[in-house]
Amino acid sequence: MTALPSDGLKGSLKVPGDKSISHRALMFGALAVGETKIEGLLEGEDVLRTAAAMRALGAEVIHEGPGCWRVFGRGIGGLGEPDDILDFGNAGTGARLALGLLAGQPITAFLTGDASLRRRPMGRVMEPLERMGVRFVSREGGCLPLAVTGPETLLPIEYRLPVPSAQVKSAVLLAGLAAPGETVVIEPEATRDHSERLLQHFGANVAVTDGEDGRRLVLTGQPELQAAPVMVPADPSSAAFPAVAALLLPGSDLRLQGVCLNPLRDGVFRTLLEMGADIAEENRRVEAGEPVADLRIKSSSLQGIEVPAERAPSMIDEYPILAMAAACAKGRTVMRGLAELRVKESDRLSGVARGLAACGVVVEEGEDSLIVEGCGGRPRGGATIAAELDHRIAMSFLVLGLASEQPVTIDDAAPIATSFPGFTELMCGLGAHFS
Ligand SMILES: O=C(O)C1=C[C@@H](OP(=O)(O)O)[C@@H](O)[C@H](O)C1
Ligand SMILES: C=C(OP(=O)(O)O)C(=O)O
Repeated sequence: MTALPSDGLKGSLKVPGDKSISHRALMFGALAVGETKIEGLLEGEDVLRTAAAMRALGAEVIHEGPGCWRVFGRGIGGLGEPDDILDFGNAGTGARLALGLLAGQPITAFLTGDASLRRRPMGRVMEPLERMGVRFVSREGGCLPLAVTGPETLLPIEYRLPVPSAQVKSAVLLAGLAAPGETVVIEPEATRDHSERLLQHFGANVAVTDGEDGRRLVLTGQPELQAAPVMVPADPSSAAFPAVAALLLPGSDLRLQGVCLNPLRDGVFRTLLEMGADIAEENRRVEAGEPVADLRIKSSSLQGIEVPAERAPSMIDEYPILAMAAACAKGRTVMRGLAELRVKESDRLSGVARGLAACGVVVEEGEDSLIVEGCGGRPRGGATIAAELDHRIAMSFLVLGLASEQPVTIDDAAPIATSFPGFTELMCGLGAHFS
């Protein structure tokens, strides 16, 4: 797919539901007693894999209409042994959270994923779960495919996250649901808190305190999760793509409706504002326990800045698209604290650096940093980029192509459907050109 230099984006749009909340709504629904009605569920491939896995484990999962789903759960510890391998496709969140959920079931399950997911580290989740009594058989280095067997009785643990990962935190919390007593997770750097919020919404007791050593979560084990309706807000990580495109293309005036602005997810918007973006928040409200607002975005001349490294967890998936904004901004943008980008769907640090260089942008890749010299206008473009099974790389370089002098091609647009089905159609409806 090729993105052609385009004029401003105009119109109003609601991007699909949040991917993180969608995975969790299905999983907590499967562990709850009763009927969980979900509205606005992301029907991207990653989340559909989680829906299929919950079905394979014995939960009733019904697709009623666009974004509208019903889950009839089996209760904590009540899921059954799946007949076949659970295939999580491209989804790190699906696979890692499922390992936590499976830890609490005295059954054996086999998990796999696509070529990208089979390269990603699972050891970070296996290590705390093994301490809780779970057994794994995996390939060398703790990669999928692997087998997981939950014990009859799980041990509650106190676990300090060695990496800032909401997936590891959530896996330990999901396992902790089945353990007696208190499971404690300490996160030195706060990561997205959708699991905590949803667990409370489903009636579990999760106490959260901020201490000297970071955020401390104490989950009381073996609650009865009560089914509760979930309204999934629009995904800020998806919203970032049309938002950046609108900022870069002259003459844009775009409204993005109902974007989730959870303070642990909104780092990219805070950063763009610091770069001089014209983004106005309208109608801030709370929907299903998450802060949301409409964003009105107009074309802006951006300035390069130094992005605080401690902001990384709140915008970890947005660095690829931020780097595209940085390439068009005036001056240098410095991004640090990016080690985690190397273990996403692809090595996003090197993928972004290589792709930008191919488009004529001066860029410096460090071990965990990226420095982009912005040209203060349209970069040259005119390259073909390998998407490497990575939806965010694919969408980022398509946005760059809209804002470059020459078209930018990605070799494979299929991965986009993992998180943002309908991306190209929606963007075309706003005035973007693809061929
Ligand atoms: O918990 C989640 O829903 C997610 C956590 C992040 O991953 P890590 O936990 O690996 O940082 C993020 O990159 C991913 O897209 C979704
Ligand atoms: C890293 C991502 O997702 P996951 O880890 O679920 O594959 C992402 O969506 O950018």
